[in-house]
Amino acid sequence: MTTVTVTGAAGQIGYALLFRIASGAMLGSGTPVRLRLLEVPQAVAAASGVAMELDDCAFPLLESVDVFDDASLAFEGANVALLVGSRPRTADMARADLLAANGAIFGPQGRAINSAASDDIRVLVVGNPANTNALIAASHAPDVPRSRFTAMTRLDHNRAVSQLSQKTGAPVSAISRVTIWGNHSATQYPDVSHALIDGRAPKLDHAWVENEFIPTVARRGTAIIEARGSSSAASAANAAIDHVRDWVHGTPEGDWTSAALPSDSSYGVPEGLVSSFPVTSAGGEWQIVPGLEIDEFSRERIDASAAELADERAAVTELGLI
Ligand SMILES: NC(=O)c1ccc[n+]([C@@H]2O[C@H](COP(=O)([O-])OP(=O)(O)OC[C@H]3O[C@@H](n4cnc5c(N)ncnc54)[C@H](O)[C@@H]3O)[C@@H](O)[C@H]2O)c1
Ligand SMILES: O=C(O)C[C@H](O)C(=O)O
Repeated sequence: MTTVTVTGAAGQIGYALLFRIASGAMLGSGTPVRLRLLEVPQAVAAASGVAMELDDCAFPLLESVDVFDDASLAFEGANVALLVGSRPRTADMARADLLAANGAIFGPQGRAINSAASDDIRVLVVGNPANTNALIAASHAPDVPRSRFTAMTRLDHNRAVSQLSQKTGAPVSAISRVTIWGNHSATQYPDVSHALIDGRAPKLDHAWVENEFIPTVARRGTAIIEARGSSSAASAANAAIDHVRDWVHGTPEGDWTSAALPSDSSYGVPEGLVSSFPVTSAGGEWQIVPGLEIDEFSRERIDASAAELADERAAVTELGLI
């Protein structure tokens, strides 16, 4: 039995996520699930409607669904927490206001995880700015190992694999060793310098990588918002499922994926920043892939995204949020 807490449960991503968790897509067909949904008071009725629909699916693996507007109840006994609800940026909002508004959400949720969740809690932050929200939550949960707080760059990773597949004509299943470095923002660095297609390094046109591939992946979230009128939901939910499934069940032999984890100073990313790396998972633990050669082109981009994360950390430190 696994207890999964999902925040922002009445939102768009929540609606695309919860039914797949309940069907077994995230934890496997042998793992019964208890869902605990957290929403703000004004969205509890909507979340209860989603809970009614979950009941109506009669999922064999779904043991229970409960809805809360109190974080310390919602995280009680949680083994997995998906922090989706956040305060999105509006046009008139300064960055400090955005960080402060999210500090008011992720600080208390970190404290609730610290006091109420199970000892094996694994946290994935989806709500933006995801990396720094994860840093805030982790800093309010001193009894939980830092490595259990992660932020989602799997959607960027999947976007990168898809773009490479479309460019080369190779199926997605033939592509391995793609990496997203840094922040889930426009400064992220989608890196194909170690990518393999059918186990061999493809010959990619550097101009395409620099001028088309990288900007397309890094700005895909904005392109989706422009096209759909709201941010990616089903693909974000799918990426969250992929992230937790790989964390719990492991990554395939010979490949890696991307996830944002507290840095251990690997690849020159300052310690403690929640930054995306190439990662493998085994035994329920992420490991940063060691020893990759980093050329000058990659170095500049990894450093630029790490610098943005360091700025965000300085801003939340200044605001007293961590
Ligand atoms: N990391 C990624 O790759 C990625 C991708 C897509 C979207 N996102 C982000 O995910 C977040 C959610 O997106 P969405 O489309 O579902 O948004 P949405 O507005 O449809 O839903 C968000 C939900 O969160 C709830 N919420 C707000 N504050 C809360 C709190 N303190 N506790 C519990 N619930 C709370 C809201 O009531 C709302 O129902 C946004 O921040 C979005 O930018 C991240
Ligand atoms: O919500 C956003 O700003 C975009 C989202 O993070 C995405 O990458 O699709």
